[in-house]
Amino acid sequence: MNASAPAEGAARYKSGVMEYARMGYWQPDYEPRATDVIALFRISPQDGVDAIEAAAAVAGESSTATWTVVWTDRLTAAEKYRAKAYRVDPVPNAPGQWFAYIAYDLDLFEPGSIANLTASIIGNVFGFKPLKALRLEDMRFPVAYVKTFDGPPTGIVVERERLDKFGRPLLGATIKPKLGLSGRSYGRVVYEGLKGGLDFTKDDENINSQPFMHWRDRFLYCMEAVNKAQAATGEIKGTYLNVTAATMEDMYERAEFAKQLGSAIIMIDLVIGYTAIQSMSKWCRRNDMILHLHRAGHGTYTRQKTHGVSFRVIAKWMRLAGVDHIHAGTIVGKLEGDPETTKGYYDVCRETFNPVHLERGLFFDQDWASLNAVMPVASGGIHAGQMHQLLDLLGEDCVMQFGGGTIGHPQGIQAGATANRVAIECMVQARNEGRDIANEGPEILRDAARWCGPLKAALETWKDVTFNYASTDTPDYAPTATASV
Ligand SMILES: O=C(COP(=O)(O)O)[C@H](O)[C@H](O)COP(=O)(O)O
Ligand SMILES: [Mg+2]
Repeated sequence: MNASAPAEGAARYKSGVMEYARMGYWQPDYEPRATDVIALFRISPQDGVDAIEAAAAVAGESSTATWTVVWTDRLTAAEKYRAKAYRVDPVPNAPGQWFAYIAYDLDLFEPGSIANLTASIIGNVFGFKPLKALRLEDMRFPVAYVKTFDGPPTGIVVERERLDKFGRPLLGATIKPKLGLSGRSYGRVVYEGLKGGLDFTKDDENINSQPFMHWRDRFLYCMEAVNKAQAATGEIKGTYLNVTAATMEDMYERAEFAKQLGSAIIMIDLVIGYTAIQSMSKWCRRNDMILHLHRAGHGTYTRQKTHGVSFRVIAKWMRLAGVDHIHAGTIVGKLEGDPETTKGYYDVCRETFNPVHLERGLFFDQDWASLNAVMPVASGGIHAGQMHQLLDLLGEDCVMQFGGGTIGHPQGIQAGATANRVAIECMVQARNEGRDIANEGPEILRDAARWCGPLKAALETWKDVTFNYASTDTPDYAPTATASV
């Protein structure tokens, strides 16, 4: 690889176009500072474009540069403000692709603003012509930056305390059909699911306030269902009331109404945008409300390996922005999810410190500086027959949501919920007794089904359902690899 050395003195400020590496955006000797933000990009340069020059260009375009030399750089502390590409590695088994490590000075970013961060890191640079494709794979945030965010308003520990539920994953269901039910019918589905044994039900991503069910009707019937299910079971129940709307004013109005009705939790969609998410997070913190985030839309830019943003980066941004729940994949369900890559997302949500773990796509040590943990949500095409795999792969601090896998039960919604509750309880018990649930799971479920008709019917109905398709977003490193920053 041939890269031009940085130009010095007057030569650096000669008018005209100069290679980004010469302008100082490539600094192979640079040691990232503990306070730097670091980004790892997968770059696919156009044919004939040198990888180091491409990395320098990404550093330039995502920080201070434009396409030509500007003398006004000299009015600034340009050396400090320039992002520095400091390392470029070929991607294993992927000719034409490179991992470029870029360090950014902390002062380039407004404290506590994902909007500001993303305007640099995934701003203009993604349309830059010398690159065929660009993907943001991972980021490392210094503690100094993490501390400028409030993080999740509730966190896993306090959520469990408020719900009085410990030692097992929480269970939920997305109400189906997604669209079309009236408020009264919708509330009935919520009641049946909660009464049957679920902890939560949830609005789907696209339920807001449509002609067939206005939001106030939905909130009223859902909270009536929650209250009746709580009275009937003696347990605390919740339903994620989706407050997603066209404006912040509408969202605040809906959130206030949810609070007035006694809801423990509200929901937003990722598509409302980073600023709106941070605003709702602050509202939840002020109002003792759990905040559920549905990630609908992320697949448009997270799924392809060569272009876009990895979901692990979105998960990091959302932990900073401050959500309590985030959909993070199921591995075994209907939607994209390589096992190791998905476990990496769960680590980002739940751990207090993420060490480098290349086979899970974690390229950096990340200290979360005591920010609350985010409860990952496993949802999308899962059913009771997979309970051993879900518990084994995803662990206990998560919500498992069975929409079709509750409401599609042949004996009805309550039976569907009971099947899931019995399946998780028998699996947790088996795990706690030291059994090898990954291998003995089907037998454990079959044994439990002998005295639980709903579980028996669920296992029978969905026994052949699997989604065995190749994942598109897979790890680049085999389990033995190690890395350093
Ligand atoms: O409606 C569902 C699941 O319904 P069902 O349980 O009937 O499949 C959710 O929108 C998906 O879980 C989103 O996917 P992800 O969680 O991956 O973002
Ligand atoms: Mg959905």
